[in-house]
Amino acid sequence: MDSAIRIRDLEKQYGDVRALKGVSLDVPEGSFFGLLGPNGAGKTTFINILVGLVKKSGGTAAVFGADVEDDYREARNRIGLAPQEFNVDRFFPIREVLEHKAGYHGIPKSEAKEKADEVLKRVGIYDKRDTRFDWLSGGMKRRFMLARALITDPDLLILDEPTAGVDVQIRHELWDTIIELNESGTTVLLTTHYIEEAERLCDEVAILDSGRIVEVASPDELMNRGPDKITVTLRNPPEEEPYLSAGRDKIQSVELDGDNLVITAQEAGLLAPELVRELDRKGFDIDYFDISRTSLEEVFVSMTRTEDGETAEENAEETISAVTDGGQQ
Ligand SMILES: Nc1ncnc2c1ncn2[C@@H]1O[C@H](COP(=O)(O)OP(=O)(O)OP(=O)(O)O)[C@@H](O)[C@H]1O
Repeated sequence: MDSAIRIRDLEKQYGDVRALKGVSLDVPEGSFFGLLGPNGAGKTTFINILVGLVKKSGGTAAVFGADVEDDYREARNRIGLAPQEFNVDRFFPIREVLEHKAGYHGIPKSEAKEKADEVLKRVGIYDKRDTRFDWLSGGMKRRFMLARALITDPDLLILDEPTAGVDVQIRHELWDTIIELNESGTTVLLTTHYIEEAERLCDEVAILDSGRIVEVASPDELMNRGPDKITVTLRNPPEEEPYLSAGRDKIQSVELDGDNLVITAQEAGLLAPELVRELDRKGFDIDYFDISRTSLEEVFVSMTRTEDGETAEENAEETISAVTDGGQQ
């Protein structure tokens, strides 16, 4: 499969801060790809380089084969960006804002009006078309950001925290719209702090930490790496933890907590039948059995926590002695 985004050895230095430290990444065409990382990891820098808002310090970045600097126009025209901050002209009705945006991208006036209506309908705020951005609710503002990103029919949709600050209902509606777009062939690059969002939506995620990619995998693959927890409530609990031979190589710990036997193990689903048989053989009556999988959030936290407990942001302040680009954006 061809790459929608192809990045090699990407570097960005802001003065003394090395925000990206040799990032290489391929985002397959048509995929729903998540870019996750703690505050200060370099996600916004990565996105801003793709859309030409930040100049890279080294390496290469291409969108559908077009270099983001040498073929800027071509690369930029393939991308629809919904940024985190509301950088919207607040004094015009939102339909006009969309028409201006379409005009800027070379869409003829007659077509721009139609296009504006179409995207407003798509995100569900057509009835607010004559309202100024400032007068929209928080959820409507997020929908508008998506509409604006869609005005040019992008092949790559970049969503930077697309559901920040919206309620659950609107988040789900936005998800449905984005899923539909992806299913109709649009590649989506998503950054989010809601790990559940990435878990639900993304085929694959890259974890960025302090300017480096630490992992690229599907949410499922990542969750399989963490241990699961089995809780067995026993009607006749023992005095102390029983020795369990079932799946010995998978079990990390066995603890007794009142009537509950809590077993931490890899691939608990595979271990469960054998475990039930063993407990039964040993004469235990099981009242309740539950398996909880490690969440993507737990895996994410364990992958992005530095050994000395520093946050990524503090870590990114790390200075280097090389000659800097003088703070160029
Ligand atoms: N214009 C700038 N000048 C100097 N340093 C900057 C600039 N923009 C970002 N940085 C630094 O680069 C690092 C990466 O920042 P970036 O905003 O890309 O991270 P992020 O992953 O998007 O964070 P967040 O999740 O908080 O939005 C941080 O240490 C940040 O302070």
